[in-house]
Amino acid sequence: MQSFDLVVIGTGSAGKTVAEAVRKAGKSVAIIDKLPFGGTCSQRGCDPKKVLVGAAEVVARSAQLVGKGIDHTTSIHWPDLIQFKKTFTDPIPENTEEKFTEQGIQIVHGVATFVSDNTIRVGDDELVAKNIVIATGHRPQTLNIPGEELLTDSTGFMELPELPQEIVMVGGGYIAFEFAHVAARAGASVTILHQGKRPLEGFDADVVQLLVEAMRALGIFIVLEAKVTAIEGEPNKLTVQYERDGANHTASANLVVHAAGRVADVEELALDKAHVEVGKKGVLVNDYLQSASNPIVYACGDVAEKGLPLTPLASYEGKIVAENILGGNKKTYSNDPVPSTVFTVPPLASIGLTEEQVKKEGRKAKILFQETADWYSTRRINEAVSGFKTIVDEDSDQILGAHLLGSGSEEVINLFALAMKHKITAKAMGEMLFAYPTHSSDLSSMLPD
Ligand SMILES: Cc1cc2nc3c(=O)[nH]c(=O)nc-3n(C[C@H](O)[C@H](O)[C@H](O)COP(=O)(O)OP(=O)(O)OC[C@H]3O[C@@H](n4cnc5c(N)ncnc54)[C@H](O)[C@@H]3O)c2cc1C
Ligand SMILES: NC(=O)c1ccc[n+]([C@@H]2O[C@H](COP(=O)([O-])OP(=O)(O)OC[C@H]3O[C@@H](n4cnc5c(N)ncnc54)[C@H](O)[C@@H]3O)[C@@H](O)[C@H]2O)c1
Repeated sequence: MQSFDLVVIGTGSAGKTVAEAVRKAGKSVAIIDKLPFGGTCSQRGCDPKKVLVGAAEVVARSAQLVGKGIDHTTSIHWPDLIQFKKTFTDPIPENTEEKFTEQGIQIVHGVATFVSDNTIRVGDDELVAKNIVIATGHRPQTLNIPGEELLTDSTGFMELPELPQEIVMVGGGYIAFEFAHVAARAGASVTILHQGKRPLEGFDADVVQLLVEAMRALGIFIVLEAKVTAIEGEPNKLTVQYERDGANHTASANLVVHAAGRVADVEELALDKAHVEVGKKGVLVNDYLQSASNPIVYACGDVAEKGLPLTPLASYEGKIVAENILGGNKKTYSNDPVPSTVFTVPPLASIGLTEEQVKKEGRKAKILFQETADWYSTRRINEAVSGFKTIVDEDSDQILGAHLLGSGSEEVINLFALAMKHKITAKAMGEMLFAYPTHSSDLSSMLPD
């Protein structure tokens, strides 16, 4: 049995952040992962996804400008794109391990399982620690439908050697929308089957509707209130069964992608052995991100019940946990608004409250919703759609929410985040001088009077 000040389970953005900070303070640290080191974002999530989206953007941009100075739509060569993606992802495990070793963090490969409040087993080894951090992330949720094993998850999608012709996405959230754009721009026929009344439920309904209309015009089928109930057939020749309007329907596909939500990856941890409680959204923690039922244990990143499952939050939560382990519980989790982007083409970016939430809270707010396809920034690239909704508090002039669709939104949303965090009023934002012509220079026209 080996003893450490800290054992971290998970080498993603959350686990890495805690391990490195605690080791820097001179403590003994071990870090465990069951998969190649480096976590989801860099190997199976954000980063490889955006490499694929980059290619989709080039196709979209060329298609938009055909007859306007560009003579043909360019195309994606899928195997080359996946090879290019691999130049980012392949080096991650070795680089991550090297960095840990240089810092004196002990590396452990395998599935971690609790055997008691302060002891973890990995294979035949036991590790005992003063503190244990659970940073095990999310996994695709089990749908409990016949033929579930025929689904390809997001990791599998980004490893496909060839892109099949007919693709069905099960679910209508981030993954379905992002992958639908990549696949459609790579020449596939794509159908999104979503069980809810509207897709991208956390985002502003009006702005999402603009995106949905543009996607339908592009030839992506979006079927709402369609609950997938079974998948049949064999790989490459699949039939998806779904219920809609009380009737059974089918869709044929060469590939069916799991885009139906992700849940805390805790099953293998045997949390009951450590008296760590877990709820629907993940490991239950207090404001210090410490397990409410076992004070030795902290949890951060996707697996913790607090916040949204996004990379910036995983690192932020990792920092909080490190500070609290090193200096005693002082640092609490802040619910500041976090910007988030769905990397469709064009992207949809959002921060803060939606109109629905503002109305529900009964706040007095000025709301401006506008389609902006005729604005210079959109016309210059002949993009089919763009628009925004901004929400400003009537009394304080603080920005409460911003919901942007269009090229550049993924960057402009960060200006809104800055304004909201530092309480810069809408008037002051409107007076800022930004370089012109840029997407940011549109910002002054995006705020209600
Ligand atoms: C396809 C996709 C695209 C995404 N795109 C974006 C994006 O554009 N922007 C964004 O902000 N977020 C994005 N996300 C979300 C983002 O990837 C996550 O929020 C982030 O990676 C979470 O980091 P984490 O450290 O909490 O967990 P992870 O990075 O998932 O790390 C958890 C690690 O724990 C390991 N583990 C689990 N159980 C055990 C065990 N019992 N024993 C040992 N090891 C274990 C896992 O193998 C894994 O390596 C995306 C996610 C996906 C799936
Ligand atoms: N750009 C980003 O930041 C980004 C990108 C990808 C993923 N992520 C993270 O990963 C998480 C998971 O992404 P996701 O897209 O899988 O989940 P999601 O929660 O965004 O969307 C899944 C949707 O699938 C629907 N669904 C569930 N079961 C279904 C069924 N049987 N039939 C039809 N529809 C069904 C659900 O109603 C839900 O709305 C996200 O919540 C996000 O935090 C972030």
